[in-house]
Amino acid sequence: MAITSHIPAWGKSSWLSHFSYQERPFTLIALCFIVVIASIIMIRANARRTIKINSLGSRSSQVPSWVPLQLDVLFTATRHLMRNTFFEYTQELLNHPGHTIEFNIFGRRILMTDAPENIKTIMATNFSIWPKGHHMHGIWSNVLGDSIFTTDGPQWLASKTLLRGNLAKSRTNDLELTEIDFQELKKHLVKDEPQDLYDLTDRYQLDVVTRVFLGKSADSLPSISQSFRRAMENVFDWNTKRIFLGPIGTLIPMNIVAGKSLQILNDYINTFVERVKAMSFEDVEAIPENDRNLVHTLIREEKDPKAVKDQLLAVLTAAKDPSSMTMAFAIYELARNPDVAAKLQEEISRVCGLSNLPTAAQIQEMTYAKCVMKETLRMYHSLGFNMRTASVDTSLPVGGGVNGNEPVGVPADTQCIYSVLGLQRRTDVWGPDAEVWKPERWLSHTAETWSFIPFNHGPRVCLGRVFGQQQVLYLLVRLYQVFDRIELISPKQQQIKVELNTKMAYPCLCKFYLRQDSKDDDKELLV
Ligand code: HEM
Repeated sequence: MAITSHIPAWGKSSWLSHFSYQERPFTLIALCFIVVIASIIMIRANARRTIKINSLGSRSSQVPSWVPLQLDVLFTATRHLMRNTFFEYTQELLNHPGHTIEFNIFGRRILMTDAPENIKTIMATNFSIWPKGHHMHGIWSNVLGDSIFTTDGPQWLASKTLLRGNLAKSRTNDLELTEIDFQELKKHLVKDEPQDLYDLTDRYQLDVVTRVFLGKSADSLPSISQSFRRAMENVFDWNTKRIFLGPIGTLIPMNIVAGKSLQILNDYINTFVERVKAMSFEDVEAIPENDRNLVHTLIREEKDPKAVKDQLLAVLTAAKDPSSMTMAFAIYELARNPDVAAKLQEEISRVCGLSNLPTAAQIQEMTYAKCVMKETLRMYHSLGFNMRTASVDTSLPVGGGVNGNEPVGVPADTQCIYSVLGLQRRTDVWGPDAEVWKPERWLSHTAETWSFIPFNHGPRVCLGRVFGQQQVLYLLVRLYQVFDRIELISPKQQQIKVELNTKMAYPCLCKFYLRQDSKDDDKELLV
């Protein structure tokens, strides 16, 4: 009888069947030897790490796991990410004394916290030793190069200095330019069939920020093709997965999985860079200070076309998603809360009337509209989660030990994810109704500095916060000047999708009803 006939069916195809019977005992011994050595190395490394952690503080609570390398935790977390329940999953994990936990996926310790004391340490007190780090640079440099978003230290500071002048202030003609895109948006909203709010606010903001900062609108509202936006979404989606997979993530070849999208993004932005190159220094100097946009600034200050492209894309990334998602979530909540919408409309008609375009000063006067915006920024933080890596051995003030009130030991190179979304929904910070969208709370509430951080605090605070807030308020005012009712068709309950920015998990279908006494030109759009 042939020897192979004794081999069970599964054995024939197994890799072990490549070895002869005489070789197998040696192969098995060699394998066992390797496993034992690897285990000893891991145990020793773990013991050394524990000694180091204990010398710096304590361990925080560990995420329970029953499988080596915490593969079960990785599986569960990935499943939650795919089902858009990742935030709820982490919220439950963090809901214990100290509000800080640690994962050990693939033997790599990753901290997660939503404790304000820890977030303050990372973002402000010990800012210089908590950079974004090499890992984040490795993930994002394929699309954002060495721009403000991907760098730390002097390189980041140089970008901040370069961009601040253009982004940090609002200009006199910002609202005038925005109105052009609002008129385009209105053409979609007056249609009879339900419109996807999420899609439309995203296109609207892309058009506004390209018009204001780059000097030419992307015109995504009037156009059918959305290749630039789709490409951006695809690249961000892949990069989110890469961040999540830790060190293995950087092995995913972006030029294979998202090569076409990267090409589309680069080609699009390069059209602006070409405009940069076509202009001479003298041409730019001749432009009045108030009319200069970001492209003009970059022509003067930055000579490398690749660096110009990276900064432009970084600004688009920074500006579009947080503003458009805040708008979409605010309108979604207003549609679900007609009493709040009525109060907002009352304020709008009182402050600027229903048929005049609002001025920047009038917008600033609208206390209730600001409550609506703040409450949306609280419930739907634009990032959701943020991450930094300790560059030296250090500690975080709380979250360690059994009671969670001891400092957490943090050896150099440890990553810490902080859940800003979690922080802003903590019931012990915001009260038992923390999960309820309730603009009224802001009429009597002044948030603690480190409990409400929609724009970050500290040196890395958002550069476009003045512009971004004005944009959100302008849209709310214009919408309720034109429409008296917004009906949410589906879904009645939205979920949060975690990406580079938090997004709506599903299209948000709404119907917009024009005011009866709406201006004639609004009615004409119905024809
Ligand atoms: C409601 C709207 C906005 C929200 C909620 C928001 C929020 C944020 C947050 C949380 C960060 C910190 C990101 C991080 O730590 O990685 C940030 C950074 C930034 N934001 Fe905004 N943002 C908004 C609008 C804008 C706009 C309109 C612009 C540009 C015109 C802008 C430009 C930037 C820039 C350049 C940074 C990077 C700052 C740095 O790393 O030093 N943002 N923003």
